Amino acid sequence: MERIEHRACAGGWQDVYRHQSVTLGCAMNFAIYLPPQAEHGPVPVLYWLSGLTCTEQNFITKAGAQRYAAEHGIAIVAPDTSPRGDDVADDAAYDLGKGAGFYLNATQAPWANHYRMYDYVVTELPALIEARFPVSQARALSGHSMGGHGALVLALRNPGRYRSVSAFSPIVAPSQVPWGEKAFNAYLGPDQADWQAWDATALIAHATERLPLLVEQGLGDEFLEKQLRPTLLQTACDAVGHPLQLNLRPDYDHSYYFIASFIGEHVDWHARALHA
Ligand SMILES: N[C@@H](CCC(=O)N[C@@H](CS)C(=O)NCC(=O)O)C(=O)O
Repeated sequence: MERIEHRACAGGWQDVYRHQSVTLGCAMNFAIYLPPQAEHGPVPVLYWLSGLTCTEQNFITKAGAQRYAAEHGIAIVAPDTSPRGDDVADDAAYDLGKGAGFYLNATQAPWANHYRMYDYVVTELPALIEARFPVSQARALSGHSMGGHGALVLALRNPGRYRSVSAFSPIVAPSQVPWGEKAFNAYLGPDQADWQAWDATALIAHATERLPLLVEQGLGDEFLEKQLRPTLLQTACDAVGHPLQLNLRPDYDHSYYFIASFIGEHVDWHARALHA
C-alpha cells in the first residue's frame, strides 16, 4: 500500500492510497479522511460510495465533508467506483464498465473477472482500513446516485454490519430504470430474478433489520423521473413499515452542489449512530 496524496484538512489529514486489490485483481485508489481525534485513538468510519463517472477524487474535492467529519471525530473512506487498468473490461458509454461498477459482483463475461465491487467494499476494503488505520469497527454507509444504490443495497444485505445508512439521489430501483437495466443485463445477465438481490426496493420487503434510511433528493434533479424514482422506495418502505426519512429539496439538481448543501446533516445523522 502506497500513500499518493497527503494534505492537511480541517485539522486532520486527507490522504489517498493506492493498493493491489485481491478481490478486483487490479490496483485501486481509495481516499481516507482522518479527523484530528484519530491522533488519540480509534475513530468510526463512514464509507462514501460515489456515482457514475467518479473516482475517489470527486467526493473529497467537492462535498466539503471534512470539516463535519472533524467536528464529530469520524473518518471517511471513499473508494473508486470500479476496477481499473488496461486489462479490465470497459465500454465506451459512461454508464457501463469503468466508473460504473454498481457495487455488485458481476457473473457475466467479460465483466466477471474484475467487477466485484460488492465484495471489495463490504469485505476487502474494511479489513484493510481496520488493520492499517486508527479506526474502530463502527461503520456507516452513504453515497450518491449509483453509490446511493450501493449504500442502500450493502446495508440491506448485511444486517448488523453498519450502524447507519443514508443516500443522496439514489437509484432506488435499478431493475426498473434504464441505468440499472443496462448495467444489470451486462453484469448479471438477462434473468431479472437474479437482479432482485441487488435492488434496494426489492430487498426492503425481506429485510431482517429495519435500519432507518435517510434519503436526500433534489426536485430539480435532471435524473429524478427517469432514473432515480424515490417514490418506488417510499412505497416499498410504507408496505412493510421500514423507517424512511425522504427529504425532497426544491430546486437542487444532481450535482455535488446538492451534496455539499446537505452533507453536514448526513454526517450528523451518522455521528449519532456511530457514537451511540
Ligand atoms: N451526464 C453525466 C452523468 C453522470 C453523472 O451525473 N454522474 C454523477 C453521479 S451519477 C457525478 O457525480 N458526476 C461527477 C461529478 O459531478 O463530480 C455525465 O455524462 O458525466
